[in-house]
Amino acid sequence: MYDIFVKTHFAGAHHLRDYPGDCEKPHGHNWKVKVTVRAAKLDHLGMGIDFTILKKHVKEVIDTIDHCDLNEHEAFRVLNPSSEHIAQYLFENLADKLCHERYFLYSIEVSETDNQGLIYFGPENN
Ligand SMILES: Nc1nc2c(c(=O)[nH]1)N=C([C@H](O)[C@H](O)COP(=O)(O)OP(=O)(O)OP(=O)(O)O)CN2
Ligand SMILES: [Zn+2]
Repeated sequence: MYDIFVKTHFAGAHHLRDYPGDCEKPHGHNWKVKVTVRAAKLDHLGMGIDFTILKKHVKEVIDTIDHCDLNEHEAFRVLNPSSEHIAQYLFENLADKLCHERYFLYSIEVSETDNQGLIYFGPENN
């Protein structure tokens, strides 16, 4: 089993609706993102998934939220743009692109800083 990952980041503004504190006010983060694909086998090159292909898919989805006011993004008009919901959005938009007989999307890690973040493994019945 191979867990193959790429790391990236994006910048954005957000505010957490109904949050009992300062995070209800508009502010920004440079979120860090780690995308992990799990492969059971390798191809003839010895790769589970080529980093180049993985980075291309990740960039396509990250670009949809980079330098945005996340509260204005259609995905977060109702849903609060917490790091958890951002991870969920990324997972939902990457899962099909990263579904292959040799590998599948395993997890998305989203961190606001080096010291706080979360890892999303997809819906419970996945
Ligand atoms: N589980 C989550 N908790 C919090 C989230 C989140 O997405 N998931 N987000 C926030 C806010 O975005 C906030 O920006 C971060 O809060 P906080 O750590 O309190 O920010 P500070 O920079 O003020 O923290 P200090 O470490 O005290 O400087 C909140 N929680
Ligand atoms: Zn925040």
